[in-house]
Amino acid sequence: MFDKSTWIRLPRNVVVGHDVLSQTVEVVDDIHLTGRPLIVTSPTPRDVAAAPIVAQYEERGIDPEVVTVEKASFETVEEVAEAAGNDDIGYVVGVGGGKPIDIAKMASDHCDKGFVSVPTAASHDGIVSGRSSIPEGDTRHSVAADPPLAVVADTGVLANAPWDLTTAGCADIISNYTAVMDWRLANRLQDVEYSEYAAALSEMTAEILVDNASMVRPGLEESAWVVTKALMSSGVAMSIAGSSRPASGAEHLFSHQLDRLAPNAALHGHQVGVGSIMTAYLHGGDRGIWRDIRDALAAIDAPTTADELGIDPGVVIESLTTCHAIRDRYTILGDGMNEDAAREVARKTGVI
Ligand SMILES: NC(=O)C1=CN([C@@H]2O[C@H](COP(=O)(O)OP(=O)(O)OC[C@H]3O[C@@H](n4cnc5c(N)ncnc54)[C@H](O)[C@@H]3O)[C@@H](O)[C@H]2O)C=CC1
Ligand SMILES: O=C(CO)COP(=O)(O)O
Ligand SMILES: [Zn+2]
Repeated sequence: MFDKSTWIRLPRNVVVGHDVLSQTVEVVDDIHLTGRPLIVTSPTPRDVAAAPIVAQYEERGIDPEVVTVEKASFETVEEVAEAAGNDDIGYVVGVGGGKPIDIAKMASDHCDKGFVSVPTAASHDGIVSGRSSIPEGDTRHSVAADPPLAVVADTGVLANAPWDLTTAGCADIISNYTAVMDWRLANRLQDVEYSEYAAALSEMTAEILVDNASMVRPGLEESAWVVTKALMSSGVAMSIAGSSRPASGAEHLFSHQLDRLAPNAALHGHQVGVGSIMTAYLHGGDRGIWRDIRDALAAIDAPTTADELGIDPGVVIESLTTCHAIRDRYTILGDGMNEDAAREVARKTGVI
C-alpha cells in the first residue's frame, strides 16, 4: 500500500531586484498580513535596511516594533517570541544576515504568526528555507520552522554589502556538492530518507553558480542577482527535502564546531567552503573533486586555507576530529577522524 505523504512549504511572494526594499509594505499587503509588524534585525542591517522599512510603515501611519539581536541562540528566540506573541503584533519581518533571519523565522513559527524575510547579505541559503540553525551547548540544531510567506531581496542592498558576505554565500552553495555526497552515503548506509529531486536541485544550483563564477564580481548588482537566486534555489531544495540535508553535510558540522572553538573568527559560508574541500577529499581521495571545489572557491575569492580563514591549524584539526559528535547526522566522518588522519587530509588539501 502506498502510504507516503509530504508537506512542501514554500514562500508565496518572492520579490528580487533593484530597489525592491521600497516595496516591502506592498509585498506584505499583497499576502494580507495585518496588524503591527515586529522587525527583527541585527546592528548593521538595522541601519542599512530596517530603518528605511520602518520609515515606509511610518508614512502609512503604522509604528513597527523593532528588536535588535546580536546572536543566534534559543534564549534569543524565546525573547523575540515573547515580543512576537503580543496581541498587537500581526507578523514578523526578519531583516539582515542568517542570524536575525533564523531567529525571526523560529520566533514567528512559535507564535504562529506570518514571517517575511528581508536579506541584507547574500551570505547564506537560509533566506527562504524552512529551517533555522541554532547552537545549544555542545550541539547545533537544525530546527524546522515555517518558511517565509514572502521574501524581499533588494539586489542594490545585497550588492552594497561587504564583498566577503557575497563570497560566503557562494561558498555555502558550493558546499552543496559535498552535502549531497554525504546525504547519498547516509541513504545507502543508514537508510536515511533521501529525495532525488532535492539532491538534484541542490547540485544543479551549485553547478550553475560555478559555471557563472566569472559574473560574480564586487559591487555588481547582477552578481547579487545570480548569487541570491542560487541561495533561494538551495533553500527550496531544503524545503523539498524537509531537512537541511541537501545543503548541509560534514562540511557544515566542521563549520558549526569552528563556531564553538573560534567564535566569530570567520563567516559561516567561508568555513563550510574550506570544510567542503576536505570532506570532498575524504569522499573521493586524490582523484575526487576536491581540487574542483578548491578552485571554484578561489575563483570567487573565498578562502581555501586555515590561514585565509584566520583560524589556527590546531583548531582546524580539533574541529575535524570532534565535529561528528555535535549532531546525529551520518556523514563521511562516520564515528570520527583520529588526529593523524585529520592532519593528513588538511595537509594534502593544502588547508593547513
Ligand atoms: N536556516 C538555514 O537554513 C541556514 C542558516 N544559516 C545560518 O546563518 C548564519 C550565517 O549567516 P550570516 O549572514 O553569515 O550571519 P550574520 O547574520 O551574523 O551576518 C554576518 C555579518 O554580516 C553583517 N551584515 C549583514 N548584512 C550587511 C550589510 N548589508 N552591510 C554590512 N554588513 C552586513 C552582519 O551585521 C554580521 O556582522 C549562521 O548562523 C548559519 O548557521 C546558514 C545557512 C542556512
Ligand atoms: O547552513 C545550512 C545550509 O547551508 C543549514 O545548516 P544546519 O544544517 O545547521 O541547519
Ligand atoms: Zn550553510
